[in-house]
Amino acid sequence: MSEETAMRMNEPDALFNARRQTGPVILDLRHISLSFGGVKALTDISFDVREHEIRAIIGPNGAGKSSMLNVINGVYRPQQGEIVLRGAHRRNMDCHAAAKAGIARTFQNIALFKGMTVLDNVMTGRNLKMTSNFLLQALWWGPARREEIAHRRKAEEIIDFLEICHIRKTPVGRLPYGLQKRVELARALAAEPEILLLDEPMAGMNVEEKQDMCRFILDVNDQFGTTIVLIEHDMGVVMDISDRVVVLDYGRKIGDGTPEEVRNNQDVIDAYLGSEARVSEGMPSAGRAPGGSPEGRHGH
Ligand SMILES: Nc1ncnc2c1ncn2[C@@H]1O[C@H](COP(=O)(O)OP(=O)(O)OP(=O)(O)O)[C@@H](O)[C@H]1O
Repeated sequence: MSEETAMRMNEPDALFNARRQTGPVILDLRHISLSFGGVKALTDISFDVREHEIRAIIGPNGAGKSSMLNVINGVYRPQQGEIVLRGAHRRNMDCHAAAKAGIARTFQNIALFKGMTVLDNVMTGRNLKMTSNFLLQALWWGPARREEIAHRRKAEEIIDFLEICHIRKTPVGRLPYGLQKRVELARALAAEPEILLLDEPMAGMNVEEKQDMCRFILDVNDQFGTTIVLIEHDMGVVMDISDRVVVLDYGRKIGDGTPEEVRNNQDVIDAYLGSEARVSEGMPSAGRAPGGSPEGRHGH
């Protein structure tokens, strides 16, 4: 954990945001609409993501957040719209193309191989980077052997970075939930993504686990320069670590801007709390369920 990140976690928003440097737009979602039969999951959604940014997608349950991530990494194909990734225009993505283009993701429900060790799970994240053919790999011979050693070294580096060395040989199914979420992050990082999509990385975690995950996300962003798009229900976390926030409700975009702008957006306040309530310190506390269990802006 870098000292700088630890310090940032305790800084007031304004100072934190003033020090952030984000680059040009690398991902541009334009007029995305997606339906499942009669269900409109996304309606005419446009927003962009800047290089090195931490971009949050928030909204009440069923707002379309996971669908949006699935459009970005090619699991879902929108009926309308366009995706511009580093200037390349695409009608839609496919999973393989997204992975090749440097997009990795974690899932709302942990998707790891429970019987395999932490190290082996993280190694699966290196698959796309492996170039030697199956026969050489099976014989563990020549270039395949050197390649495997290099991949293993990279996996170990990431394991070290996320401070899970002590469990590297433990089968994932035996680990507590918070650590499994960290292993999932490690596997996504093993692909050395340029853009990392995190679907509720802190769901189901206690305060301490959330604090750890928050710091790891900031460190990944800091030290690897990874652009991060995350869905998160804990508004304290979102308001603290995001550069910009896009807000969805019933598949439509109702807000987009800095945490401060979104916090003061009346449509957002209404969607979370009902028109008479106010957002206090960016924290939803009632209304249509945002999910999660927010516990205060600097409470993670
Ligand atoms: N594969 C699918 N088939 C049919 N309907 C779907 C599918 N995926 C999502 N939907 C519908 O699309 C809408 C948006 O769902 P989505 O999961 O994207 O919302 P969300 O904001 O991620 O919700 P949550 O916070 O509960 O995860 C919902 O009405 C959902 O039922």
